[in-house]
Amino acid sequence: MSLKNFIPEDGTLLPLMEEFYTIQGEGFNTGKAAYFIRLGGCDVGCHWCDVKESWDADLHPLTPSDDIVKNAIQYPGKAVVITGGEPLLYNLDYLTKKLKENNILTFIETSGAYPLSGHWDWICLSPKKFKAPTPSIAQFANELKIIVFNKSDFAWAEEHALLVGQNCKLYLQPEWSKANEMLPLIIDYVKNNPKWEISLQTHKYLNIP
Ligand SMILES: C[S@@+](CC[C@H](N)C(=O)[O-])C[C@H]1O[C@@H](n2cnc3c(N)ncnc32)[C@H](O)[C@@H]1O
Ligand SMILES: Nc1nc2[nH]cc(C(=O)O)c2c(=O)[nH]1
Ligand code: SF4
Ligand SMILES: [Mg+2]
Repeated sequence: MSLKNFIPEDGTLLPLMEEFYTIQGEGFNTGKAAYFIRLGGCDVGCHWCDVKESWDADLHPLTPSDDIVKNAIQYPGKAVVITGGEPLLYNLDYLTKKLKENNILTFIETSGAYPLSGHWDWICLSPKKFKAPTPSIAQFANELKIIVFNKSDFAWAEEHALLVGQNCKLYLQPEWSKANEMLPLIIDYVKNNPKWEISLQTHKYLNIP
């Protein structure tokens, strides 16, 4: 039996890979200071994933959510990005409730492959072909961020744009290793389909975490 089976379902302990204070690099909140909480564990299997070290939850220490909150509230930026790995593998109700009690804005980065839990100020849904999102999550997305690895991802993007709410922001973000090749296509696509906007991984250009 893997350690993962001992993670309590009440969300009071979570497998924490890393936490760091930086600038949100991607999507709608780009440029804002935020404390990142990266939870271990993901079985979606994106072959181009830029944080494969996160996949095995057993490698990341089970950490009290109360300790994570104590760390997060030390910083002047009052927003937290919960990411992973796939953070919705876990019940995030407790962690986000405690963050909000401390007047911290709660943002999530998720593939949507697991049901939504938690109390959120901003939900970034980044659906993956390798394990499609649970249908119920799209309506709650504030931002749909499609990673463009090849041409077929434009059709995948449009498929998901039909599922999100009217006010959901729509982003096309180049897969990092294919950015030079795909950016000209993304630029053309956005010029012809201006409901979409470009999102870049600006932290990678800035050389910050
Ligand atoms: C590492 S994932 C963790 C959160 C969640 N598992 C997800 O995929 O949304 C954080 C964000 O990085 C994006 N991402 C991961 N690898 C990428 C890559 N090689 N190029 C561009 N974006 C990438 C994901 O699509 C997601 O929006
Ligand atoms: N600066 C910065 N912004 C980010 N936005 C989403 C990230 C993620 O890995 O979820 C990320 C990240 O790893 N670093
Ligand atoms: S869902 Fe997110 S963490 Fe999981 S493999 Fe894909 S990009 Fe990586
Ligand atoms: Mg990242």
